[in-house]
Amino acid sequence: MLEVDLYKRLGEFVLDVEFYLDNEILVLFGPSGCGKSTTLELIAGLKTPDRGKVINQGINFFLKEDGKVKENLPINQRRIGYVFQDYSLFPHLTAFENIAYGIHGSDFTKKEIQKKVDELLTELRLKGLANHYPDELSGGQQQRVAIARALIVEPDILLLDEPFSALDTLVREKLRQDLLRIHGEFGIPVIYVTHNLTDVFELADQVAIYNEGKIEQFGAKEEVFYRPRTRNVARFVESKNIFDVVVEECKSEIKLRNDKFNLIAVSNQNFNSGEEVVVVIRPEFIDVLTDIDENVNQRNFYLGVLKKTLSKGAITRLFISIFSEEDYDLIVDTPTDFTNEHRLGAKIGVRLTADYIHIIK
Ligand SMILES: Nc1ncnc2c1ncn2[C@@H]1O[C@H](COP(=O)(O)OP(=O)(O)OP(=O)(O)O)[C@@H](O)[C@H]1O
Repeated sequence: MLEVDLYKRLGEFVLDVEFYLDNEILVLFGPSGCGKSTTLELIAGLKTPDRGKVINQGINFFLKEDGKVKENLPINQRRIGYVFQDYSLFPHLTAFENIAYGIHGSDFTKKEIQKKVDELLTELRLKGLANHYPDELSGGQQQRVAIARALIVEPDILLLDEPFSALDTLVREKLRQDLLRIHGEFGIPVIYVTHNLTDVFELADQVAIYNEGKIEQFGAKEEVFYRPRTRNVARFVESKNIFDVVVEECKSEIKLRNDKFNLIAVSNQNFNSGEEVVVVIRPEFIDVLTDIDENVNQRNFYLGVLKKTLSKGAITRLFISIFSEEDYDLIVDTPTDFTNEHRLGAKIGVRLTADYIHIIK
């Protein structure tokens, strides 16, 4: 287990975070400048915490107690693999030499090094590119070389700082699969910094939502996506439909209202009548009804007007106005259907499922 408890002041900025991680992939996600990269640098030993601890599998990397530094292992003794956004390959070395550089000066024989590099070249789909220089490789290939170089030391932890952000969507997709496979084989804690929500969806076992130097929510990805604890977290994970409401009644069902609409939700939390809460409804959990019977008074059913659409490939995002004339107030993701395209200005029915209405106290 990796135990991390860090406090670091950098000018005006203060990082104060604590978490534990098993051999899982933790994704650090949050706005720019909130301390994600600094967290990696402190774990790796590139920066020194003002206080706290970094302990991996019982080995103290850093420990400061009672104002005294009791341990501060140098970077090269922490057995950490570190991958950066800009690949950081040596331009004058081939792919083979870049990968082998990780164990440069070690006791391995030439034959052992050859074997290790060959295995990693295969693992990272780089066979045949061993003698290429970085400027003869694509971005995705360069990043795979960088990952191989990080792995050749057989690290106990792998840290990746926005590793795929310079790459296009398809290459990114494949590299995510590579990373998941590598993680399955190495079985070590992986910490991955990103601004990309798809990375979180596809890679994370655990997610830490960062905000202004603190972790606003830490948990399994389904917790963070479907049960955000704060309005900020809901916003960061693009819940999109976030409304202030008042609890009218809380029995087996919860009746909620504001000055524009009523809603019925279910929750295992208890609320008081009159309590002000926030409801969050993800766009993919709203049903669009094409067969509209305006007279039917179904629960959580609303009739609106389609204001705008946005194609996201197999998904189309609909912007629907229900409560205000001019602007949209509900965002719904629906499967793209070319045979039945939504017309702007058309009437559109939506239904919110009580189970998918999340309430934040
Ligand atoms: N040496 C320094 N002196 C003063 N402030 C610093 C220093 N290094 C970093 N900071 C500040 O610390 C904060 C956190 O930076 P960090 O790079 O960790 O954020 P981040 O979440 O990784 O951002 P991004 O997603 O943009 O990379 C920023 O506000 C940054 O300006």
